Amino acid sequence: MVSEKTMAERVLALMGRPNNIRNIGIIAHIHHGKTTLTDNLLAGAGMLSEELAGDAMFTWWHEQEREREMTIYGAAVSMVHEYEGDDYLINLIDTPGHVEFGGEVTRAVRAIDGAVVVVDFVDGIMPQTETVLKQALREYVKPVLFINKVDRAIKELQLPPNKIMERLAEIVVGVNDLIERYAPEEFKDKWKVSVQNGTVAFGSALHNWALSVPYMQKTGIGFKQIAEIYNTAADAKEIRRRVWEIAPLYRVVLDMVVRHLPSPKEAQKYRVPKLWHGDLNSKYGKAMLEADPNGPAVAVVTKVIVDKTSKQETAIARVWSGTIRRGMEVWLLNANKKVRLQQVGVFKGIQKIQIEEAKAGNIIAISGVRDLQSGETIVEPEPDGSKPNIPPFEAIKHIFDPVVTKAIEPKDPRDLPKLIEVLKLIQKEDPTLKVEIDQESGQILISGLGDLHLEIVEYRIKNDFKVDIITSNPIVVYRESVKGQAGPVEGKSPNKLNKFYITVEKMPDELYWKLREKLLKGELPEGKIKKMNEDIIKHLMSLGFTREEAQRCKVIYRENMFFDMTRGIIHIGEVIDMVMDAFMQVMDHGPIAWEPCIGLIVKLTDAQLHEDAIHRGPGQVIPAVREAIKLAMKDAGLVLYEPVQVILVDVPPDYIGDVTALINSRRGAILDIQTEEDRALIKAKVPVREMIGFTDTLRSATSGRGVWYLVDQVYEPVPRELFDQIVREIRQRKGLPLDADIV
Ligand SMILES: Nc1nc2c(ncn2[C@@H]2O[C@H](COP(=O)(O)OP(=O)(O)OP(=O)(O)O)[C@@H](O)[C@H]2O)c(=O)[nH]1
Repeated sequence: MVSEKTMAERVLALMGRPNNIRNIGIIAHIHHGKTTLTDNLLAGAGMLSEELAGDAMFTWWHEQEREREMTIYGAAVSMVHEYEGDDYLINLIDTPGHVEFGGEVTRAVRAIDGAVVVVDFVDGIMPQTETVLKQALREYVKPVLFINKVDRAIKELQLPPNKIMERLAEIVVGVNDLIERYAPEEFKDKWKVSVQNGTVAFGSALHNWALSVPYMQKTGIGFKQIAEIYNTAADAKEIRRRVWEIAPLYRVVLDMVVRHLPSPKEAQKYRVPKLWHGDLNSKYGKAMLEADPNGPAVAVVTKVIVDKTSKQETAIARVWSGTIRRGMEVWLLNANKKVRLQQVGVFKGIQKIQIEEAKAGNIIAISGVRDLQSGETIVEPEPDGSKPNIPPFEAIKHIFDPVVTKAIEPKDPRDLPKLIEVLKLIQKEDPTLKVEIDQESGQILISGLGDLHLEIVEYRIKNDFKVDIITSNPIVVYRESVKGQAGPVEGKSPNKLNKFYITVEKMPDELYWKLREKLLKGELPEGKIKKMNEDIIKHLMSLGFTREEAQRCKVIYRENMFFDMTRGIIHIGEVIDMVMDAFMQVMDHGPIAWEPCIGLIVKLTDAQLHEDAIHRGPGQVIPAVREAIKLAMKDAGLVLYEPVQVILVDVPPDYIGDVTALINSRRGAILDIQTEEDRALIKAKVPVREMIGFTDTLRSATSGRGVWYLVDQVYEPVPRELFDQIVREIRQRKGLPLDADIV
């Protein structure tokens, strides 16, 4: 009906109609067909030529993605879809399926309100289906389901229709189990998917068709006609042409998106209170709840893309309220600076078009601004130009910590500045990657979620940014903790004029998991608690602390807590900040081998301070407190934890024996084995130390037919017989004394 208008005009017109916008993502286990689906949706919505879809893989930006056949870097695309006589703007953020890139998924879900969960008909629900759906639900993203690759049921497996229906029903039940488990309480029922109400569609992204109950009812087209085409068509090309005429994928899937996924106006009402902890009655709170284009502008950056040739940075951001205009000055709340937005764009298909302004509810591309980080909150200044006094959006949390580190250096030392610049850029795109300079050795250390993650980073440095590098073997990151409790232990300052008394205890497991969850959700702050408030006290009390203890909590750092339990000590206020610094230093570098600590409760119970401030400076206080914490930890019984990955290995059943042997040889344990006709799913637990190179070994042990996925990551104590060896290795590497009890 509006075809005379150009696509760009249609996109621009829709940007001002938040009820007609859908910000969505496609989430799925690796290789379940997201990219193929995205291409076909784009093609259907007239953004790509139909011929290319499925082959061109337009969302594959990076060469190595093609090489590895995985989508690593999510891209943003937009399309226009007509539904019941009206236009809708669909902004789609592609998300990677491989869990080593889980950080990408987490960031992408922040920008979207709804998700199409893609499940492979044959594979069924796989580990990443669960991980990504969990992440989406945690951020209040509503799901609908698309069951893909149904063509295989018809052609390859030749299943009769009743078997196909049974299998579809099984997948729906499985997805609903996950929704029951992970959806927020108030949406557990409302968000269940159902074939009857049209929140489930199924089809073939490869052949470009889909069906849903509403579509079947509206058109009278059913599974019979589709099966008929498969049975009579000469080749895949003919199948595509004929199914396109009766049940084009984009129409069925995008109808489902428009009909069942929320507009920004609807979604922001319940998402803003969860993702932003400011005052909902302030002008910012009100404007965001309503996605009000006339309120103050607030936007959140969910991704930064760096062009490898021009090195220009483009930030993808979601506008939550107000109107972002080209050339406007804004505050970056985390970076704490004011910048001018040089260029603002939106997507038309995969192309960026420059625009003058974007209203609340839209996804935009900002270029020409340095220092924009993923997670940054952008706010319009107060009328007098000052920084608005509102909290930033909650930091974007990642479920897995980096556990593998490599030292990296340029082949040619003159490339060092270039390497540092490149690492900064890559880290901007991928904040799950950690880059540090080792204080002692001066080495550059990069840490990631596994050796595959780091391999991809190395590939980008060499091929995209053309810096030749040398890297060390991967090093595993351990954690230090204690078995029991100890103290008060005395720590004396070097001048012997100040004394601090410290107790240390292991955090009970239940408390640890609850604390971790609260940190992930952003309900408790990380770092020094600058201003204690009722909200923090309430959350601490729900962890089991008394009101008084809660009020005395000073720092929550790396999943450890510090409390000041002293009473009436004169001058304590002048040194407490240094005491907190000392606590954080030990949590960064524990006494066993300078690895980070977890799960500790550290309390300052008493102190004797010299009355003259000259004698109680940082040089006196910090070493005294550090020593007291380390000695107390030693008395409480030191424990070294190693990261352990729970993995799922997918192999033909003939290889169960080989894989079991492989896992046993790597200090692993088999947790579960499920066999189906032509595959076995082996769930196992393997220390990360033994996972290095696992992919290649698995491949050769299974003639290339085995793959594995990361399901979970936990820490477990290193076995007694390995403790000395591992501690020695780490200390040697770090140049620490080998024979000392503690370092
Ligand atoms: N038979 C069949 N194969 C499909 C279908 N959809 C996708 N595929 C194939 O499945 C493989 C993975 O498809 P992709 O679209 O790359 O999957 P993806 O989920 O984007 O994969 P990653 O980006 O690697 O996570 C490719 O070989 C596709 O050709 C389908 O409907 N039927």
